[in-house]
Amino acid sequence: MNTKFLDLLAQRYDSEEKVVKEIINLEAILHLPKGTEHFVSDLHGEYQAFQHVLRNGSGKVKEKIRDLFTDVLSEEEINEFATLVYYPEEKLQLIKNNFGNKEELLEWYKEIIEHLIKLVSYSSSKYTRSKLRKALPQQFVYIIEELLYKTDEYTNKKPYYAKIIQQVISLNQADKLIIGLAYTTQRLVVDHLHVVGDIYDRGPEPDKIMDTLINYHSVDIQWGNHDVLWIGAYAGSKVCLANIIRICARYDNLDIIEDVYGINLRPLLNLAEKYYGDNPAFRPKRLSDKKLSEHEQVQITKIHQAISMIQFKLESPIIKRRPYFNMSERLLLEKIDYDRNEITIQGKTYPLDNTCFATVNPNQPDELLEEEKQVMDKLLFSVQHSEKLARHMKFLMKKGSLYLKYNGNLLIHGCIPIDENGNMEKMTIDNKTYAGRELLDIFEHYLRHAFAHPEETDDLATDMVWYLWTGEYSSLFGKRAMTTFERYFIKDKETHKEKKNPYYYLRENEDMCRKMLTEFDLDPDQGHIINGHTPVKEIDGENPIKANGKMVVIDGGFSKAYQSTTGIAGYTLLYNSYGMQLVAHQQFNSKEDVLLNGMDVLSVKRLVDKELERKKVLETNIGEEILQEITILKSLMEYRYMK
Ligand SMILES: O=P(O)(O)OC[C@H]1O[C@](O)(COP(=O)(O)O)[C@@H](O)[C@@H]1O
Ligand SMILES: [Mn+2]
Repeated sequence: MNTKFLDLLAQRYDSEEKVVKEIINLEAILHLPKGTEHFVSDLHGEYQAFQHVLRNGSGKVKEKIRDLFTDVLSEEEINEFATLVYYPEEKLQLIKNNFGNKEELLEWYKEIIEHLIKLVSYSSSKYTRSKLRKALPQQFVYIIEELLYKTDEYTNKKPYYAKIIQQVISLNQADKLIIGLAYTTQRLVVDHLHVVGDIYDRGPEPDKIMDTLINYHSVDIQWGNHDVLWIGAYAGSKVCLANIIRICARYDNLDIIEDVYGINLRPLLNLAEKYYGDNPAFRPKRLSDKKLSEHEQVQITKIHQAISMIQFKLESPIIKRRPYFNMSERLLLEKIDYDRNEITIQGKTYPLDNTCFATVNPNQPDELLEEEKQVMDKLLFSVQHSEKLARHMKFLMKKGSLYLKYNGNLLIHGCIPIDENGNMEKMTIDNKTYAGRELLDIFEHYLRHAFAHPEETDDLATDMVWYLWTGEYSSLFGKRAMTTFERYFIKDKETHKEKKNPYYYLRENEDMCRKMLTEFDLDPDQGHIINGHTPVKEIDGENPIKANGKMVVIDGGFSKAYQSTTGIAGYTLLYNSYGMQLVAHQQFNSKEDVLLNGMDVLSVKRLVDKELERKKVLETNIGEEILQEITILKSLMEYRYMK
């Protein structure tokens, strides 16, 4: 081993004892049970519902409370205790309001603090003391450790422990301690979070989800198609930018653009007011109870049309300069007969409804008006100078990837593009042909390049980000073509269908899943593929566990827009040392419902896979890293201290 490196390391471990201590510590950690992984996906801006799943650890918090207190607490008390752990600040207030006198409150404080200490102790039983210490509220570390590690053997210390709690209460610190212990519990029940894509679009608060993730103790992200659309916009793709604004207009979420990210929509509004009127096809979808005046609705409708038409125009030059995107069928503006208001797609002619072509020159339909160009330039400038957006996009890049191999599993939002025979689809980009894992790697390479060069707006890398949103071999889109235009302007629903990649039926087959795991150098006997992206239609009897357990689809179904088609509010997945469990969630109404009525979302667990023997840290990604560290430390030991 490089002696320079070992010399540097010796600065940190400057005595034999330190090296020995660390080796023993690491060796011991390897034999602890593996931590719990929590998988969520398709959050789609639904911050409140996401918060709930995060705070209750997909049912893990209540499970632990039940394990400990079934004999001493009633069902109602268990629910109340659980709610306190999920939303400590708010629940504390509600509980405190119910006490008639101070004595009752003091009694309650004593009891609840003891319960919480027990819960923290139980939830941390598979971690080292040092890891637990890091999860404790800093100002109470000393006190909590005293209470956690108390030994009652000789009962000498009983009054001492009672005094600690009494003092905490009399010094008015009880609320803070309770809140701290509640968050510690939340943190302990889940060791690591995977977000399998689609944080953005449709729902109202993706920014708050991003802030939550930024502050979360351990997380990775597999980008979804909607996430790369936002990354693309920030990286300089005007067509991605037009798309994110269009989707925000469609779902009545323009305040995300304007108020949250501080992007000025005034120039776009002026253009919209000039060229567009009311139009039923572009009225915003209303999913929330937010009140909108008729005037506001019409204004959004106009913006929606203005940005959609800009989007359609911007697609055209990319399709033309990248023939290998194979998207010439999507040059729809050129297939319109503007006199007859008709379009011919694949030999069939359809009438067009609700058209809004005031800015289209039939002789050159993809040409942007000067005003449209200026609007897009201003919007892009604004997007690239939004401090908050920059922070969120950088985090997406830092923690994100197109796919992830983690503890033997393959995590990927959409699909691995394959043909009907189960062969990896080939795509030629810039005269080189890629398939399977290599194709995904080159996609990611381009995306990172585009992000590193936001000043480039029309280069291959930037165009590639848009391809990831909508191209037929995109591993995130997974469909033949996106029929946005047809859904706005053509009645015939046949034209709205988006044909899925064969992956979506071949993934039911175990051999196919094994083949894909092998393509990614994973052990097909051990591994699973974990997907988001496609809502599982429980209503129609679809099973999220496929291919004999090799494939698990966890589209979280957080998106309100899709809940009527799925019949539930979606799935999350837990993977602990005993195996994998899929958790089905029912619809989340509101935090208030949980707080006031203890209406926790009912979660039903299903076993995906059971470990024959409890899995240890040794068998995980982290275990591998620790083993490497131990090897290095042993070299240091030999080099420095064993002579
Ligand atoms: O429901 P909307 O807003 O019309 O969006 C539909 C579009 O969203 C997509 O389903 C992609 O979004 P998802 O990743 O959430 O599925 C496209 O395939 C489709 O064209
Ligand atoms: Mn998706």
